[in-house]
Amino acid sequence: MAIDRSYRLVPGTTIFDAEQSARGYHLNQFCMSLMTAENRAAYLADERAYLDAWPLREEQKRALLERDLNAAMREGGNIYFLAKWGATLGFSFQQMAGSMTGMTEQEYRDMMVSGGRSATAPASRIDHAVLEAAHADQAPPAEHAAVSAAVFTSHVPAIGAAIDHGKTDEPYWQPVFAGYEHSRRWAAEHVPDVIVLVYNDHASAFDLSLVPTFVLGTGAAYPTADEGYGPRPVPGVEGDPELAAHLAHCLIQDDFDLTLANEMPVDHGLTVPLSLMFGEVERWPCKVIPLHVNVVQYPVPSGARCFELGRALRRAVESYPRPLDVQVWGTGGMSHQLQGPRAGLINREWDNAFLDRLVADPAGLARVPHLEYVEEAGSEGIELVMWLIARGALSDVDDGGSVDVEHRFYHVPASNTAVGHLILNNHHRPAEEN
Ligand SMILES: O=C(O)c1ccc(O)c(O)c1
Repeated sequence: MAIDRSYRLVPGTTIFDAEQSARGYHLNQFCMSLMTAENRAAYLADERAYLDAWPLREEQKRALLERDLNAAMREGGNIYFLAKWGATLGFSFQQMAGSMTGMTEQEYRDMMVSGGRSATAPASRIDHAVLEAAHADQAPPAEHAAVSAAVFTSHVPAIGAAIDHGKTDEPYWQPVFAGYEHSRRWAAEHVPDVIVLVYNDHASAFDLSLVPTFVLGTGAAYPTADEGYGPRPVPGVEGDPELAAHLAHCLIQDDFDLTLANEMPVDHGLTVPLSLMFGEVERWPCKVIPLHVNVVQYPVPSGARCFELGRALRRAVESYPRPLDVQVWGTGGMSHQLQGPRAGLINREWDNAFLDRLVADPAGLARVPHLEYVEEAGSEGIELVMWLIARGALSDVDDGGSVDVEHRFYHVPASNTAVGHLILNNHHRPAEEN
C-alpha cells in the first residue's frame, strides 16, 4: 500500500503529519514550555535568549520573532502548540488565524462576521486533475524493504541481571544460555538494518496516567529505563525515525490506531532480548523500532488483532522504498504467573503446543481467546499474544512465501518463567513469481 499524502493538495492548508512533526519537534516542544507562568515571564523578558536555549533552526526563531505564523507552520509548527506561544504574547486564536491570510485584523474579523471564507470558492478547492494524477501514480516501489526473519523469545529481567552480573556460567543459568548459543552465532551473521521489536513496557515508560494499546517508537534514540535497580549497563537504542514514520503512516491508514512515541525509555522487555541475541556489546549492531503492546491492564488486544497487525506491518515494510533488511521480534512469555496464590504456574505441554502451532498453524493460534492464555499459561503468559505480531509479519501467512525453523528452544525455569525461543527464517516470494 502506497502512502496517501493527497491531503497536501488542499490549497492554503498545511497538514501536520509525521514529516511536519519531525521538522517542528523542538519548535512545538518549545511552545509547550510556555505552559507555566514562570517560563512565560522568562520568555517575555528576553525572547531571543529564551529561544537560543532551544535547539531551534534560525528560520524557526526568526518566524517567531517576526510573528510570522505561516513561516512557523512551514517550519513544522502546529497551531495548537503555537497557540501557547500566541497566548503568551496576548494573541487570540482569531488574531493568529487571521494573521496568516494576508488580511488586516479588521478585514478578517469582518469576513468571519459575514459568514466566513467560502468553502466553494475555487481558491479553496483541490485541483481534481492533480488529485487523480496523484492517485494514479501508486505503483509499488521498484526496490523495497523486506522482512527476513522473526525471532521469538521470553524477556525475563533475571536473565538480564545474570548477564550483567557475570552469572551465565552458573549451573542454574548455564542451560538457559546454552539454548541461545546457536542464536548468537546466527544473529552475528544475520544482522538486519532494523529490528521492529515487539515487547511490553512493564510500568516503566507508561504509568497509569497513560495506557495506550499499541505504541510505535518514532524517535531517534531510546534510553535504558531504570526499573528500580538502576538502568541495565547496556547501550541505549538507536531508532529509525524515517522508517518508523512510514510504518506509522501505513498502519494508521490501515486502521491500526497506534500511539506514537518520540521519546520513551525502554525496559527489560526490549533490552533482554537484545542481550540474549547480541551478547555484551558497546553498541547494538542495528537500529531498533520499539513496538509496545499493553498486556498489563485489561482489556488487552486479542491474538487475532495482534496477528492482523503483524500482517499489516509486513505490508507496510514492503511498501518502504529502500532495500532494508528488517527482522521482527516478538517477545515475552512463555507460561508464567507472577502474582497471587497461583504464582509459579508452568505448563510445558501448552507452551510446546503453542510453539508447534506458531510454526504450523499461526492463523488458528491467533483465534485462541485470552481466557485460555490465562488459565493455561498463567496471568503473565498473556504476553505471548505479542508473538503473533511477529508471526503475522512473515510471508507464508498470506501465501507470499515460506518459512523454515532456524532454531527452537524451551527450558524451565528462569526465575518464575518458562523460557521459549524460536527463530523463523522468512523466504519472501517476489511479486512476479506469485
Ligand atoms: O520471572 C520473572 O521473574 C519475571 C519478572 C518480570 C517479568 O516481566 C517477567 O516476564 C518475568
